[in-house]
Amino acid sequence: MTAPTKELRSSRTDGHEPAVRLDAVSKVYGRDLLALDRVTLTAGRGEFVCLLGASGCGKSTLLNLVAGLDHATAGEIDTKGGRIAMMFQEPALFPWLTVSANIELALRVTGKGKSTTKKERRARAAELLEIVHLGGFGAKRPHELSGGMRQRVALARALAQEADVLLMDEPFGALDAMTRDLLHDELERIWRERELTVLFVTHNVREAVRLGDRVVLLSSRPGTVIQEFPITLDRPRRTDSGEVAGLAATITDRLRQEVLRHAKPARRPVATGARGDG
Ligand SMILES: Nc1ncnc2c1ncn2[C@@H]1O[C@H](COP(=O)(O)OP(=O)(O)OP(=O)(O)O)[C@@H](O)[C@H]1O
Repeated sequence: MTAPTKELRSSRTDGHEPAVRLDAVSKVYGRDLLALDRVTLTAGRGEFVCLLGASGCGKSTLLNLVAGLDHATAGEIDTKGGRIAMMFQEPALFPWLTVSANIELALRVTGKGKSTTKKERRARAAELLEIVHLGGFGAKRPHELSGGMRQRVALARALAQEADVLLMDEPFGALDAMTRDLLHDELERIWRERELTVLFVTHNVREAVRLGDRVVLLSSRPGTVIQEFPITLDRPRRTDSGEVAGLAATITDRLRQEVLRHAKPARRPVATGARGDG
């Protein structure tokens, strides 16, 4: 098991040039709701970083800022000019379009796809569907697919954007444990093959240990980095392995302390073993 570090700042530089760098980033909503407080965090190119924290600690806010969907109140965010794609818990596909057309649309508006023909985009969409193990499903409509299949389409659509950085906001939170396991394997394969930098938000501690090179723990509001856990377990990992469970228990304890430190109970319990960790 890897011992947690005492680092309050989260950065990894060991041979990786940074792909995403947040320097003392704060976010205030409205007049005085401090959602993030001087968050400093670096993700190396090709690194898989998982963000964990109690509900409302600002994880989604952080991803939104990195994606450029919102502006930081203070501090600096540098994504090194890399292309960024985002994936959410809901796949958010256009229901009236086929699976293929959903991906073709992403191809049409991003990257090299802008200058391609419809035929080329269709062929590329088919390739992307193969990558997420949905070859042959291009003509289906989203409602004809299972939740896990729809998330695969969302992943293919994110890949269509030729992203260097993939921001994932609880992408598998709504899926059953078995489907989630399969998607972990697929995401890990794609992450490696494409050398993606991933920032992955989850409430599920085991999922974070299963996937991450590093787990970054955020405090309850205002969100700030309180501890990071480098995960050096060999890959591929299994969510139900003793090593993953052991490290997840250590992180869960730390997370519990943080939640208890706050007077108000978290709105949503941290997954420790039942739904989320299976
Ligand atoms: N657009 C907004 N306007 C005002 N307040 C907001 C906005 N977005 C988020 N907040 C507040 O900022 C804080 C952080 O929210 P955020 O959604 O980033 O947390 P989170 O860690 O992702 O939560 P969860 O784990 O429940 O998804 C919360 O108190 C939330 O109510």
